[in-house]
Amino acid sequence: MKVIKFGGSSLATGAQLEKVIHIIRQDPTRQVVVVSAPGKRSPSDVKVTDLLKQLADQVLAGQDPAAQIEVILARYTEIQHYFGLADDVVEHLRQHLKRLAKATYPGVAYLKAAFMAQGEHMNAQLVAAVMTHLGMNARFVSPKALGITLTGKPGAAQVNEDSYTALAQFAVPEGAVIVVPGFYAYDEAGNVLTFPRGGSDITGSILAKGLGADLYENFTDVSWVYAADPRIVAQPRAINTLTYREMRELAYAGFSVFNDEALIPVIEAGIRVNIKNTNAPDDPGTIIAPTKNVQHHHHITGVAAKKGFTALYLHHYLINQEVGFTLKLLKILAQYGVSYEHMPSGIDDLTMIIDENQLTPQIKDQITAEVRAQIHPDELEWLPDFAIVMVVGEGLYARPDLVARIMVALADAGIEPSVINQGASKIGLMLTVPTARAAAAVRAIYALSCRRQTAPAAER
Ligand SMILES: Nc1ncnc2c1ncn2[C@@H]1O[C@H](COP(=O)(O)OP(=O)(O)O)[C@@H](O)[C@H]1O
Ligand SMILES: N[C@@H](CC(=O)OP(=O)(O)O)C(=O)O
Repeated sequence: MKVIKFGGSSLATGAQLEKVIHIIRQDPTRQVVVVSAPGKRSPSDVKVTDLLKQLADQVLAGQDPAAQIEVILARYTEIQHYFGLADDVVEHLRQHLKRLAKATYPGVAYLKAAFMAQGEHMNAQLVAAVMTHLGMNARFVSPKALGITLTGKPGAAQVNEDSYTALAQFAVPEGAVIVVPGFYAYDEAGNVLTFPRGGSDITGSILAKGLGADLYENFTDVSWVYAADPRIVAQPRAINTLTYREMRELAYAGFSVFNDEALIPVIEAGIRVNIKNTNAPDDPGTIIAPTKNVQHHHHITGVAAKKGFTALYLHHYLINQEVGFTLKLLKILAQYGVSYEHMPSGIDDLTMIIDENQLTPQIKDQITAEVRAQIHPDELEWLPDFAIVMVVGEGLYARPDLVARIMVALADAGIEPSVINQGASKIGLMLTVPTARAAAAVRAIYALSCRRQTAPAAER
C-alpha cells in the first residue's frame, strides 16, 4: 500500500484534479490519498488557506464574513462544476463555514487554526465526492476517525505518539481508496490544531508510518528536488536520490518542496519518499532514502537559503570557565518561549542565531534586560537581517578543500559570511549572510558545485 499526497498546486482546478484522479487510478496500491487545500491557479492567485486566514481576520475584527465565504466557496464550485457534481456538496460546505464563524474558541490562535484547516477539510470531502461520482470506491476519512491526536500550539502542532497505536488498528478496505485531509487534526480537548504551513506533507508522513506504507509518494508541481531552488537558479541540476538527513537539512533551509518536519515519521519507520510531478507523472522523480552510494553522487548535493534570522551576540570574558553560563542564557530565552537555531561560541564570545518570527520588539527588550541583570555581559548586541545558507552533501567529508573553495566563490561574489559552522553536522556547512545577499550566495555556491564536480551519467 502507498500513501500518496497531493499538494495545493495539484488540486488548484478541476483540470488538475482530473490528473490526480488519473494518477490514483493507474496504481491500485495508491489507497491512502492525502490532500491539501486548492493552491494557486496562477502566480498572482491566492491559496485557499490564505483566503481562510483572511476570513478568520474578518471574523476576529467583527466584520461580516459573507462575501469572503463566497470567494472561498467559488474555488470549490469551480471544481464541482468541472465534474458536473450536484450543487448540494458546496451548499453543505457553505453551512459548515457559517457555523464555524459563529462557534467559540479557546483563543485567537485556535480560531485561526480552525478556519485555516477548513481548506483541507472541505477539499478532502469534495475530492472523495468527485471520485465516487466517477464510479470509484472512495470515501472521506477524517483525522479523528483515524485516531490521530495532536499536542502543542495551533500552527505548530506535533503528533501524539498514541496516534500510531490507533492507526495500527485501522485497516484500509480492500479495493478502496480513502481520502484524508492534510494539515490538521484535533488535540485531546477536541480543538483543531494545524501543523506549520506546508504541513499536509506531515500528515502524509504520519499516515505512511502509522499505516505501514511501502512508499510515500508526494506529488507536486516539479519533477525533482533540484540542487538549488529553481526560483533562485535557472534550470538547476535534478537530484535522483537524497538521504533523509540531506533532505532534512535542505528542507529546513529553504527547499520548500517538502516540509522538513515531515521527514521524521518516515525516518522512524524507514519508509522511502518519492517526490513526483502531477503534471509529468511518468518522470521517476526524486527518491529520499535512508542512505545512498556517495561515490556516485556530487559532493555538494544541494545549497539552500532561508531568510528571517536575527543574532544575539554576547561578549563576556571567560565564558569557557563560567559553569552554567549558557544554561542561564537558555533559561532566559525559554522564559520568553524563544528557541535558537545555531549557537557558535568561543572563549569570550557567543552568538545565538534566532528565528525572527519568535521575536517582537518587546520580547527583545525583555531578554536584553534579563541577560544584563543575570549574566552581566561586557557587550550585548542584536544583529538583525540574516539569512542562513546551508551547503549539504553526504560526500562533503571527502572534500576537505571544499570550505576554502566555497569561501573563495563567496569572496569573488563580494559576499562576506558572518558566521561559519562546520562540523556540528557531518553533512552540512552553515553560513550566515546578509538577507539581501542570500540568493547571490546560493548562485555562487551552486555554480561552484557545477564547475568542479563531474556529473555522473545517471545524474541530471
Ligand atoms: N530545491 C528545490 N527543488 C524543487 N522545488 C523547489 C526547491 N526549492 C523550492 N522549490 C519550490 O517548491 C515548489 C513546490 O512546493 P509547494 O509549492 O509547496 O507545492 P505543493 O503545492 O505541491 O505542496 C516548487 O514549485 C518550487 O518552486
Ligand atoms: N494548505 C496548507 C498546507 C499545505 O501543505 O499546503 P501545500 O501542500 O499547498 O504546500 C498551506 O497552505 O500551508
